[in-house]
Amino acid sequence: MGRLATVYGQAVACHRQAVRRWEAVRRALAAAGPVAPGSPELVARLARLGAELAEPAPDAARPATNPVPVRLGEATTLDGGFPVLVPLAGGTHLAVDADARDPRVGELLRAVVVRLLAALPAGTVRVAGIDPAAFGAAFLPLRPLHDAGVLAPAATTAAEITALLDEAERHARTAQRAARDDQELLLVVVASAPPPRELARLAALTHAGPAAAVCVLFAGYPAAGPGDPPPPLGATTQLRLNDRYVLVGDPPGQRFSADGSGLAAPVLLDVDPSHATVTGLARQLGAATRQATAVTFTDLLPARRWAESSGDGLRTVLGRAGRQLQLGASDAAPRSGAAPAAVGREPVTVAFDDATPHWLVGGRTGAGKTVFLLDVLYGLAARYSPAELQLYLLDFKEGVSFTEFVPTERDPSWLPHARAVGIESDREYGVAVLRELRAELTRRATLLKKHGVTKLADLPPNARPPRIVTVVDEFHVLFAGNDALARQAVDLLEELARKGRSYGLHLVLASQSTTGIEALYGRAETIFGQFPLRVALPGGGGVLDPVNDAARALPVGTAVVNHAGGAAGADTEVRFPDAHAARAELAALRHELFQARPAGSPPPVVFRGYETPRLADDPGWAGLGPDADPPLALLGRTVDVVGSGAAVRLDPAPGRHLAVVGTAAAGADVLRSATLSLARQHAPGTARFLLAPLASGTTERADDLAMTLAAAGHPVRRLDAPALRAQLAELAAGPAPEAARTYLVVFGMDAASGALAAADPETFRSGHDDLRAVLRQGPAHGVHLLGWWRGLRRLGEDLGGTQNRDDVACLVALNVSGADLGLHLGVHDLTYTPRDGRALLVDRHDQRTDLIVPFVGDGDEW
Ligand SMILES: Nc1ncnc2c1ncn2[C@@H]1O[C@H](COP(=O)(O)OP(=O)(O)OP(=O)(O)O)[C@@H](O)[C@H]1O
Repeated sequence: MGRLATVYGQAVACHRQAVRRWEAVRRALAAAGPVAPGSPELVARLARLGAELAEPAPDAARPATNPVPVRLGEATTLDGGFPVLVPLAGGTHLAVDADARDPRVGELLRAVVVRLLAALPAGTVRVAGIDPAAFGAAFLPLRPLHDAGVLAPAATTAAEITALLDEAERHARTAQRAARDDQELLLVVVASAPPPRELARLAALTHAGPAAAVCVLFAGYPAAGPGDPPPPLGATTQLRLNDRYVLVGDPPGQRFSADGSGLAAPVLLDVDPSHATVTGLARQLGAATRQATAVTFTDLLPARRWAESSGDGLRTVLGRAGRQLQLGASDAAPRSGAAPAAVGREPVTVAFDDATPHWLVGGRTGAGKTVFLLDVLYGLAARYSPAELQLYLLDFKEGVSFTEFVPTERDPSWLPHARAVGIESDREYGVAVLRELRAELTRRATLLKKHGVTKLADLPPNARPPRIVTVVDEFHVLFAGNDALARQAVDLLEELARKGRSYGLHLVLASQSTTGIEALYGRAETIFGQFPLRVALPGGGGVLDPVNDAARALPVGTAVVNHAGGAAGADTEVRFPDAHAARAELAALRHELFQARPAGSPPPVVFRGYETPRLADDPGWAGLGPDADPPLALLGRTVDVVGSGAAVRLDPAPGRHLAVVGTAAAGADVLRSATLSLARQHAPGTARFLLAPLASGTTERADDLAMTLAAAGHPVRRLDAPALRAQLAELAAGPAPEAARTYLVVFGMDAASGALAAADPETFRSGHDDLRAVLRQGPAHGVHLLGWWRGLRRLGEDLGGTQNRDDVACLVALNVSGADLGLHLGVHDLTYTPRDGRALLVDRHDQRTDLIVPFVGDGDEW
């Protein structure tokens, strides 16, 4: 009795704290009274209790390496009972000779798991179960812990047990190497013994010592008998079950007995923890773990801004490894054969360097592609100064992906790294950007040659240009159509992908789908072969190898990052923060970087596909002044990287006239912009404007234009069809003596065909003869025609056949088909798809064909 009393005293003194904390849980739950599990009141009480439990206890500072006292049951003596506690974790383990098919053992395992989890700080323990004998039945009552992400689904098959042991051994090795204070404890709960090989691996884990941060609860550990003895266990308290009681062996380091016989009193094991206990604990742990492992935007940012060099590549943190916890979410379960789902905290870093020069990103719409790209772009922009990194950002969809990087009325700041930003871009704009990048490639090749090196990384730092990252969102649009433009895009992309690595030009291609890109047929492998880094967002498994299903059932906010071109087995699951939810932080960072921009750095050139430019806002308009030689007719903005003005010069060469073609009402706007810009380049009285509104609905426009011109001091005359006919005859006869310049502006030239067709009874000349004479000789005398034809056929007829097509050298095509236009111009590979707000500007003398966004006029110009 005396010896028992001593043991009891020691045990109580040693384990008082654990009891106190466990009792706190019990009291709180008892106090909950009839409150239903899961009710808000119970949750609130448990939250308070959680806060209490979360305070680090002195003996639990390093739960992985310090043993924790855990109660098993009650020892019975003639005088009554006392609690029996044994050390667990900190390199100590527990073994029972019966497995969990004996209900008492199952209850014991569950009680010990719950107590260990309750006694240690939330988020420091992960539990993995093994149960080949009963398909994991022993763990079913602990299901809430599984939903909380603390307990992995039990390994029951040989493959799952092997995978779990691989993971446990990896965990042990990593923990031993890292020796971190906040090392997570892996609690391996064996409900029934696995086959001998796996048994030996489990036994080895019990010898790994405290630094391995593994604790094994081993039920069904075979008793020594005839034949091969079971592998010996290290630092393990062994329990032996008899009919009613359990006999507790000496715990490691705290012997109950001098002779190794263990506790001298039989013990009645504790029963199952109640469902309310398990649920309450799971809620606490789930919330705490989610909070501890949540990825925030701040996690992506470096300690110091612009402190990194891009010499050998660009790197940024994308998020943290592992999958975010989802309470009750079935997709938190690991795929078969995979290691237990882990909610990691390790930051995941990605790079643009020799190994992963380009990235391919896939994800269905709404999968978080924009958020992912924003995370990457802000992460890079915070690490590298604009002298180290430049960005070209191209978005082909209707959306707002990159709008926050460009100045707006509400926020005039911009991201100083951004050089060109395309929002709702046209394919032509995309090709223009790729062309600009290819030109940069050539410039860099020359630079490298000059320094006698072959890679950007080998240039001396003071001669090294910034790395350029080009992001193309919804890039498949670029290749839609299988036309000449798509072929150009493929050629450019292939060259950039192949050579970009050495020259510091990096591509990120993001898309909902990489299949069905016709223009890539046959070249997809060569091109995408240059994209070793694959990022699969939910629904984006297409960027991985067809047999790699790592991206199956990914939740939003997670991605699979694969460094091996999508090959199975090279996947890291990563959680990235929701940039949309961190608007204020993003804006603060952008403003900080904007303030730090180098003096004189220009804003990015922005192409907004949806925007209609106004003549009055155009820098070219503001720069116009009288006596320009030759005068320019401003028409709109070219769809190119720098957003240059689209204009034609009206010099004295034959054919310097403008034909606007198509039925779209925008034709009148184009004539108006051209006329007003020309008028601005003449002092009052030095040019006259002859306006002929022949097409229906144009009279008002012409009147309005006439008033504006007259107000600016220019002589203006209105012409109807017969007057036009007469005027052409006059102009064809020779230059007008009273005006240096004559601009004949005809709204609906085709409407004059009847009047022009008739021949003069005296001279036998038709109006068409006069028109053709004016087209050829007019410019030399300062006479230029600005005409709007509503069809190509009429234009051809008025010119007298395609052989005379050079008589009008400048053409703005609106809604005319690309094929008809090609025929009219005699150009066989012309690519033009008519659409609202776009036109094709052709200048035959300059051999220029540009997609333009024509100006719209709103009367505000003067
Ligand atoms: N890491 C994340 N965590 C939580 N929610 C996220 C995360 N990333 C994205 N989301 C949410 O998913 C939704 C879609 O995100 P996002 O706009 O980036 O998708 P997308 O793939 O660009 O869609 P679309 O192609 O249709 O524009 C948003 O409501 C966003 O808040």
